[in-house]
Amino acid sequence: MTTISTILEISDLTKFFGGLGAVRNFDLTLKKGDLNGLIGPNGAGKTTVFNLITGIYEPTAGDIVFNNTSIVGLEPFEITRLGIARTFQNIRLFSNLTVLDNVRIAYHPHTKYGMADGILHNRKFDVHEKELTEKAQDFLAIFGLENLQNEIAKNLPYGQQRRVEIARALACEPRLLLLDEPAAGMNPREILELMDLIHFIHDRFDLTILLIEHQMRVVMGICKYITVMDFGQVIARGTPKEIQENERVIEAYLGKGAGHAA
Ligand SMILES: Nc1ncnc2c1ncn2[C@@H]1O[C@H](COP(=O)(O)OP(=O)(O)OP(=O)(O)O)[C@@H](O)[C@H]1O
Repeated sequence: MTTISTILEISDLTKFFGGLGAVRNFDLTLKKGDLNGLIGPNGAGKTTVFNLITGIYEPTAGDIVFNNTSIVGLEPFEITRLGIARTFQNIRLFSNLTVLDNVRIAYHPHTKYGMADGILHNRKFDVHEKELTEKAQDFLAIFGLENLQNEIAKNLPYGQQRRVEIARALACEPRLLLLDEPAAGMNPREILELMDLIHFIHDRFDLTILLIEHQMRVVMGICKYITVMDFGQVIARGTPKEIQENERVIEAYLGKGAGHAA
């Protein structure tokens, strides 16, 4: 039952790819302000859940209700506009553009000039482009990236690229942020910085965050509540401590040779 504080309610979500049930009867509720984790062995169905929430795939069955509205069947850009943003397992920046342009692009759904203004390059266009640049610069400053604004994205160290990707996702002004393995490929120092960053944006932007992550240090360190999937289904839910002690979870990881579950 949806309550006022519920921001996301997923019920009975199922996705088949041919005969493969990648996600089956998946339920998840997020309350406003939650910072929760979604974990599970490789191929468990976690990214497919994100792809279903963000409209990349349509579910075979089930419902996804965001802020009391079903978002099933909407296009990804419509879902972004409603307030859901994400980052990807493999960073997806415009690698040949500057840091500033990567964030400016994210603001474009909010621009107020039309195509004609853009083609004619008139005053209205110039004023809005200037506003956009200033807004993006202010935004980069929040992330400590202002000195890197003119750097080409692909030339940045991995940890900084991830930071830019998260900044870009937040430039869409989401209420819900989905982070798909944000710590992948990071060194220990970058992981610590990432954990600080996630705490910071959670508070500063009044966000609800759902995080997929294989690095147990990150999941157990920052998530309040964790859902565990295996073979497309939920096998456990609980606090980090409960999950670490859950035999079914330990079995799911150890059974696949991934003994870093606890
Ligand atoms: N577009 C697709 N077509 C066919 N099968 C797919 C597709 N996307 C995902 N799958 C399959 O669905 C299952 C779940 O994949 P998914 O990527 O959601 O798992 P995951 O839990 O995110 O795994 P990982 O932790 O390795 O990223 C896998 O068996 C995968 O091969």
